[in-house]
Amino acid sequence: MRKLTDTTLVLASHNAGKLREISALLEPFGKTVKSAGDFGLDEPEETEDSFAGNARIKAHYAAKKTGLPALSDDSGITVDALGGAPGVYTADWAETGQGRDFVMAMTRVWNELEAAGAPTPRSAAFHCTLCLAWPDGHDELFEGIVRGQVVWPMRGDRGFGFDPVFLPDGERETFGEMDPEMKHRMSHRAMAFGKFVAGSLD
Ligand SMILES: O=P(O)(O)OP(=O)(O)OP(=O)(O)OC[C@H]1O[C@@H](n2cnc3c(O)ncnc32)[C@H](O)[C@@H]1O
Ligand SMILES: [Mg+2]
Repeated sequence: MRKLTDTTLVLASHNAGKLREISALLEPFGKTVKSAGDFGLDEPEETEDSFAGNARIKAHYAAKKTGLPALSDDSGITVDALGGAPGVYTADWAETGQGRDFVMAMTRVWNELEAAGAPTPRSAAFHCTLCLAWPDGHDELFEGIVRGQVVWPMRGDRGFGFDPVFLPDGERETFGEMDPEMKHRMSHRAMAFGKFVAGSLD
């Protein structure tokens, strides 16, 4: 596995919640972190039907444009009783045409579970694939999954996206209620990040 020797790394994401979390996770490693926004990069179309495929699109796009190694994150929530939806389409379910509305997207998930008469607990998982890509076209992938259930009503305003309706297995607080430090110890993103550290930084 190729190591990340450069001191500057581009975070190839436009999501403020992800940027906050990944920057916090990267803090101890002494890298200079820039974001796609710092370079005025636009968002490439996420045309693949897998987390890995879309993570690769985003990381390679940013690496080519900036000439620096780039780390992307493709993630989403899969709900078992909905056949794994919204999955790679999690952000699309929030799209209104004028930005994103996650209350709408979470309500849709809950309504579909109710309509399906899904038994409780309504098991689900958050997935995260990180892709580290270099300007020469090389890349490495790191995956993390956390299992839990979809709960209703929404609880907490500390996270982003689907956090208020996701209760991780064995916990009493949703990702929306949880201290961010705690989320960093168990989240799909933290799991994938741990593999990135072990493979590329250590
Ligand atoms: O593609 P980038 O620019 O990174 O940002 P995005 O928001 O479009 O990200 P994705 O394409 O990966 O879509 C995944 C969606 O899944 C949701 N999601 C991912 N991780 C999450 C987390 O830790 N907590 C809550 N929601 C999360 C979040 O709302 C994202 O918008
Ligand atoms: Mg996206």
